[in-house]
Amino acid sequence: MTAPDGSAAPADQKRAIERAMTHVADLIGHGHRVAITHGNGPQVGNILLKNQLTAHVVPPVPLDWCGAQTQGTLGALIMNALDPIPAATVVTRTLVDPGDPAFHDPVKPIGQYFSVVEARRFQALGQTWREFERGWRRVVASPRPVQILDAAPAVALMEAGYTVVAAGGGGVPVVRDADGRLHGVEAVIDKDHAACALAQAVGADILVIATDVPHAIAGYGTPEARPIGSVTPKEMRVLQAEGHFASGSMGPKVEAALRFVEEGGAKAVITSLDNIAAAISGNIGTTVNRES
Ligand SMILES: NC(=O)OP(=O)(O)O
Repeated sequence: MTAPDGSAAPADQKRAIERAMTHVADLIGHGHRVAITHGNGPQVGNILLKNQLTAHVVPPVPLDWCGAQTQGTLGALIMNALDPIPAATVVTRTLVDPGDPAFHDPVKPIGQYFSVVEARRFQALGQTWREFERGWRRVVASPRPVQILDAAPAVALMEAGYTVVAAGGGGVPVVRDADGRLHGVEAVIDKDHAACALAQAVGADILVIATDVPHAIAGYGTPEARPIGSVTPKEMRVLQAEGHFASGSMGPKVEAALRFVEEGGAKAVITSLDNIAAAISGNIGTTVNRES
């Protein structure tokens, strides 16, 4: 069921998480140690809308607070869905560089579509809004993750036998001041780039990016469209350079998979949720394999 703001109702979100976690439980049942991360776009959109509707009554919360809140909510739902498998959620901060060029060119759309009148009102408050096909939407910086700051507790929990939920929504974006103090920033870190950074930080052998489709597609939307199976990083870089992967969808997944393998990971898989257990043992989905 869809609410009037276009988002899924809590019961439907819970059901989707339960469905996803049956596949993760399958992996754990086969003896794999798992760190889970997730997006949070719809949930942050929900908080932003409440911010806007209630700003005259309660102070709106900043974007890094929205990220932290959604990590808690989604982490709790994931842990319930995995029960009785021992699981723990780490509220995770991701360090970003205040000099990242993304802060000068905000491109990540967040929240709902609004009319130009409302967009102008928020622009006057200092926010960046852009016009899309369906209306006006706020855009924020999407800087690259520099470091998953809370990787150490995630690793300790994994070593103690917990399945860990971490870096949800790309992690709570923080920068370090000149005086060494950390503070949150108005940004959204791409979840796929953060997944790569988390996988590296916990020493994962395999990065699995679960999505709606079983494969990345070369020539998407053309008569030559073909699913991409097992590839080397070099072959995938060629396809990437030919422009096969859209920036807002498959692009970051492909880049995250490539970086993971190029920087020492054994393999990275992009596939649909129901394939993830099979993807670990075989070459199912789009698999970037380290060259031997
Ligand atoms: N952080 C992030 O990329 O999440 P969504 O894809 O859910 O917006």
